[in-house]
Amino acid sequence: MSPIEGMPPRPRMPIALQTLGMLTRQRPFLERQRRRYGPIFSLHMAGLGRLVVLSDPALIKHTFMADPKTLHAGSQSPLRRVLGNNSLLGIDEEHHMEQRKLLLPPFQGRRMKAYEPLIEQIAREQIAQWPEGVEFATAGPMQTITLKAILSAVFGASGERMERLERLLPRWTELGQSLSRFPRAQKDLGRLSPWGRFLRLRAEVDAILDTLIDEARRDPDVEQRLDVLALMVQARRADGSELSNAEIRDQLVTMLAAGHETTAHTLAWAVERLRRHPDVLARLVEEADAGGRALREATIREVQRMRPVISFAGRHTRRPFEVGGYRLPKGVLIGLSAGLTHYDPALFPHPDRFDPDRFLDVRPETYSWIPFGGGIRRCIGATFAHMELDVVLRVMLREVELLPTNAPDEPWKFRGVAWAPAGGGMALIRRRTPVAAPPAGEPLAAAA
Ligand code: HEM
Repeated sequence: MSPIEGMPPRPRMPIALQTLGMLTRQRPFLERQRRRYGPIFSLHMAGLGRLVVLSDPALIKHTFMADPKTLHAGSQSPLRRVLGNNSLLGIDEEHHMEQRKLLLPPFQGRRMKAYEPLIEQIAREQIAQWPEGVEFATAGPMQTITLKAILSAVFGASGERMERLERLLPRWTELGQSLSRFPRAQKDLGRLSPWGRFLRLRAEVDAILDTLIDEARRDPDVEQRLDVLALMVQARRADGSELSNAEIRDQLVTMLAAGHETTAHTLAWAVERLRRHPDVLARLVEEADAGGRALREATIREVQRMRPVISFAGRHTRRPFEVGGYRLPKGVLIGLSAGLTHYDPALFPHPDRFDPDRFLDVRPETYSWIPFGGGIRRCIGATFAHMELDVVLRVMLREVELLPTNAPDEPWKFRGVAWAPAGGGMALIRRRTPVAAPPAGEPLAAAA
């Protein structure tokens, strides 16, 4: 059967209402459309234009595997100007493949073990400062952990430079997130204008990064170093040339922007879920004390299934693209919806039930479980993020008792890039009496 030319069906309601539905009650809104129209439908959103939503593993696979000349992910990204011309998130086709190939080696599974002690130390120091006996939002403290983790493991920063980057980068990413939504505000009208402030912050960050990069280039022992920056300095293109400082800087800030809030909000969701499921929590504590990790890994996957912080992976049609019986025109945004797919009862029975056992010793299906997107754009930091989630949760379970709650589930709230728990993942803790060090842990799964 030849495909239908044009867009899949869409709800007959004003654009403003569709936009509001997506921003305020995204999952129930999308569920309604799926019940009505099936696994492929369109929406029209203010600021984004026409959006085709997909939620079927076969359609998702077909789209993730499509020719990168037909579907772009970077060139239309609102983050492109904010993160820099070389940012992996803002480029496509050959340029993207070349940079991605150079950046992949540091993120391979076998390297992750080496980062664990660093992350564990950061988590210990930060969790030791959490207040006891009063409820507090974990999103902020988790962001402190994930920021420090990226600055040390990825940027190779320490001491005074680490402190300066810790001060500058959160301000820069926050401003960048808001400005990415308002292209007209991206004009330098002096240091008091938002874009002017943003550019000056970036210049300060760049100066510190240049120092770190130049030092790594001169370091005779650079081969022994573990941080991603040191590996980027040693990376060579097919013609033998090295990455420029500008390329390395853009990729470093991209990893920070893509990696620290996403991981922190996932941890905040883990706290939110576990306080409402004391049975799972008790089993996790027992497992952590005994040095195990299988249930913790399954729990991480279940948290990411139920609460994917990035609800869509996006692709833009650069030329007509056939999917699900339609031939979509050029210039359409396709949203591969983790939010909808993860709640499909045919893929995940009783999807509203928090049930880590569904992933116990079972690897998630590549095109049904998509919190990290997929294909040649799949999150480059997925294994790093999984390791970090695992280590931070392990330290938390061993150091503090997380007290259960009867409070209703925290609703979802959109925080610029990620969907976070509206209350910030409220925790109430008691310090535990130290338990004996567990036996050497099981090896970490190769990839999330
Ligand atoms: C729980 C944490 C994280 C989540 C949920 C997440 C999710 C995602 C998603 C959905 C994408 C888009 C994939 C696609 O379009 O198919 C992505 C891309 C990306 N992520 Fe992550 N991410 C996380 C952590 C990280 C970390 C820790 C880093 C780096 C240290 C990172 C770096 C990147 C980069 C560079 C890309 C662009 C890849 C490309 O376009 O080739 N992310 N991430």
